[in-house]
Amino acid sequence: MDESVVVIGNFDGVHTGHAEVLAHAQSLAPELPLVVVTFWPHPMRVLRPEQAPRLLTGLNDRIRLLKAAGAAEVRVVQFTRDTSTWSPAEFVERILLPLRPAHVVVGENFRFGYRATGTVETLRELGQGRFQVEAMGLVAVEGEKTCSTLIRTALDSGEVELAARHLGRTFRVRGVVVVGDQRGRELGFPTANLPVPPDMAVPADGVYAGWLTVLDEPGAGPMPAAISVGSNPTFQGLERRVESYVLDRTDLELYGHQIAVDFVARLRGQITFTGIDALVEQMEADVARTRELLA
Ligand SMILES: Cc1cc2nc3c(=O)[nH]c(=O)nc-3n(C[C@H](O)[C@H](O)[C@H](O)COP(=O)(O)O)c2cc1C
Ligand SMILES: Nc1ncnc2c1ncn2[C@@H]1O[C@H](COP(=O)(O)OP(=O)(O)O)[C@@H](O)[C@H]1O
Repeated sequence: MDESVVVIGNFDGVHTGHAEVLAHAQSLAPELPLVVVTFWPHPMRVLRPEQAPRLLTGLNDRIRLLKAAGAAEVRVVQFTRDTSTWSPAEFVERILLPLRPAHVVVGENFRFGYRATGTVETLRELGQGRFQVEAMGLVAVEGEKTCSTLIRTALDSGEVELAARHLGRTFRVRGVVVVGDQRGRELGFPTANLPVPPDMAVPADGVYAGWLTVLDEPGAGPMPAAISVGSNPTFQGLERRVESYVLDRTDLELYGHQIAVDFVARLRGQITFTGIDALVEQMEADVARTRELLA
C-alpha cells in the first residue's frame, strides 16, 4: 500500500463536523489517498449495550456519506470485546501502520485502545518518526459545537431543523413499508408505514413536513409528504411507526418497497382526538402547512 492520510472515528451521522475533519485531512496532503478508519458496531453497543446511543446512520449510509465527503477508502474495524482489549500501541500496530499513514487526523476528544486509555498525546508518542498527528477542535454551527450527541438530542425533542443544520442535510429514516391497520385510505390519507428500528434514532412523536423517496425504483424523485411519528393515540395504537402520506397521490403501491423519509420541519405534537372528524380536519391543515413549507 502507498502512503495515505488517515482519519479515525465513529462518524455516526457523518455531520458537518465530520465533513470538515475529512476536508482538512485531505488538504494536508492532497496527493495522497484519504483513508477513513471507523468502527462497527458502535463500541458502546458492544461494551455497554444498555447505554448505547441510537444511531443517526446505518453502516451503509455511513460508508456512502464518508465517500461523498472525500474518503477514497473506508476501513471498517469490526469492534468486538477482543478489539476493545487492544492497547493503544497494539491498535497503532495492527490498524494504523498497515495503512502507511503520513498524517493521522482525529478529533481533539479522540480516545482509543483498552479502556480508552489512548489520547491524542499517546497517538503522537506512538507516531514519532512514523506519522504526523493532528487533532481538530469541534466545528460549531450557530455557536453550538456539532457532535452526534447534540443531533440525537435535537431529534429526541423533535427539532429536525436544528438536526439538519448540524448534519448538513435533512435527517433520514429508511426501511421497508409494512402493512398497517388499513385505516389510512378510509380517512382519505393513506400512509406508508415504517416500523421504528430499535437501534436507530427517530424524531420525537409528532407531525412533520418532509419528503418520501422510493429507493428501489431507479430514477424516482422525492415526493412531498406529511409525516406522523407515533403510535396513533386516537386509535389506542401500541406500535410506534413512521407514517408518511404523499400529498395528492392515491395511486401509490408501496408495500414491500424500500423507502427513505426525510424530515424537513416539525408541525406539531401528537394529539389524542375524541372523534375521527377532528383528526381528519387536523390532517387537512397539516397537509396545507406541508404544501406551504415545501414549496
Ligand atoms: C399528517 C398526519 C397527522 C397525523 N396526526 C395524528 C394525530 O394527531 N393523532 C393520531 O392519533 N394520529 C395521527 N395520525 C395517524 C393516523 O391516525 C393514522 O395515519 C391512521 O390511523 C392510519 O393508520 P394506518 O396507516 O395504520 O392505517 C396522523 C397521520 C398523518 C399522516
Ligand atoms: N399518497 C399515498 N401516500 C402513502 N401511501 C400511499 C399513498 N397512496 C397509496 N398508498 C399505498 O397505500 C398504503 C397505505 O394505505 P393505508 O390504508 O394507510 O394502509 P396501512 O394501514 O397498511 O398503511 C401504503 O403503504 C401505500 O402502498
